Amino acid sequence: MKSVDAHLAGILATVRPLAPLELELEQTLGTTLAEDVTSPVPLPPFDNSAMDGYAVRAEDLAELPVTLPVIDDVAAGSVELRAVGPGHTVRIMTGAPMPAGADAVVPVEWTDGGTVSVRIDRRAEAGNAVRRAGEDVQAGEVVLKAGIVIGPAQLGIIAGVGRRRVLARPRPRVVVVSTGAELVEPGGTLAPGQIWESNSYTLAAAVREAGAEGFRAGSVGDDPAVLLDRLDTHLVRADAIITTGGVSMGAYEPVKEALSPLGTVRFEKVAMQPGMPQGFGVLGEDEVPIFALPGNPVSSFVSFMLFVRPALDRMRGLPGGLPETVTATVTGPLRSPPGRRSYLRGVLAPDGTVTPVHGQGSHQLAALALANALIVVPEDVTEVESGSAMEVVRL
Ligand SMILES: Nc1nc2c(c(=O)[nH]1)N[C@H]1C(S)=C(S)[C@@H](COP(=O)(O)OP(=O)(O)OC[C@H]3O[C@@H](n4cnc5c(N)ncnc54)[C@H](O)[C@@H]3O)O[C@H]1N2
Ligand code: MOO
Repeated sequence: MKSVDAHLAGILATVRPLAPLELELEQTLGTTLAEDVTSPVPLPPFDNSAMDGYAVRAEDLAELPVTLPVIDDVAAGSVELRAVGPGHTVRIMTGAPMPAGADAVVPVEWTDGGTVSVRIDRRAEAGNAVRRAGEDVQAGEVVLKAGIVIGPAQLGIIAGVGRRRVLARPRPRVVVVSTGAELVEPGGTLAPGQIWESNSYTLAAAVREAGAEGFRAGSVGDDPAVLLDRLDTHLVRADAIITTGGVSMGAYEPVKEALSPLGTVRFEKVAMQPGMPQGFGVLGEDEVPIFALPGNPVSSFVSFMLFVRPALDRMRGLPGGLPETVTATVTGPLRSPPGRRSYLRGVLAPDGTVTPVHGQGSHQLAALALANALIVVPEDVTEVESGSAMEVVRL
């Protein structure tokens, strides 16, 4: 059997980062910046007030209280400013440019709030409540480096330096196809032998959580020709495809039957539990990566975390690898098949313990839904005593 690490290494050697595109600002959330972004101007671009109050010359506040004539009113956005001469003041709002001559702002709370003249009761030192030009960013300074993932704050600073568009690697578009004649869309009625289809929902959601776009392409039955047709339809708009089901040893394995003859997708057993049967390869002229995951709901989800998510990271221009682990103390005994790495479902608590959930079967989706962690049991370990320290993947 192939090891988990070897299978992932093969996948990462095949998938490539997506080409960067000029994206509109609104489309950049979750994309990976592919250029250094600089500011054309200092930020703030001009000295301005940090508070609503009065722009003064600090030296005029030597004796308090003092009453000064208010010679002007400046709001944020004001352009024509009167200079503040000795013994004068200007009413000023937060964000408004500092008038020439003034070197401090007295917050309105320290005054009587007058509009013709104002009585000031408290001293403000030079520089008080003044935001200096360039104190956030210098002109020409790099504000974001290529390679970072754009979140809300990063999107904000791109707008804040005046850019409408930016070069970024887009979120990979991933199409999810389920296979199985027994599958019924949620909301429909079950006939004997049928179950509600859940994998495509789980996986499309996991794709989105991994910073990509997930599209459900519905489920197909057990006919390989129908599956090939469905894949063909979606290939043009997909950066990657995920199928579930139809990869083990049964009499009707549509994914294996449809894709094996192409010669570009390999079906193998990977030394893990759950998720042993795995298919991976490329499809079509554009060599779109395809992940043929096992049908059991827990198996397909664990396979996603170990193989698809790192591949999506790589496509996004990020380093892709096995999920990070933390060490936790297990509160019960564990069993694992020899020679296979198990990913058992558990609840990780703030006190550093992890409790295995009841129901470790690869069909037990409800038990997975109770878990927030996968407990990793190495290949050479078959029994783990309660109280042992184990590596755990947070979900
Ligand atoms: N003789 C053997 N039988 C099996 C082996 C084996 O090595 N030899 N491997 C087992 C393992 S391990 C797994 S995992 C499964 C993988 O099976 P398939 O990938 O072929 O998946 P299916 O047979 O289509 O389905 C398995 C199971 O999952 C349910 N399922 C499938 N798709 C969905 C869906 N979209 N939503 C919800 N549930 C789904 C399906 O009804 C089956 O119960 O094979 C073992 N057998
Ligand atoms: O390895 Mo299968 O994925 O047990 O359920």
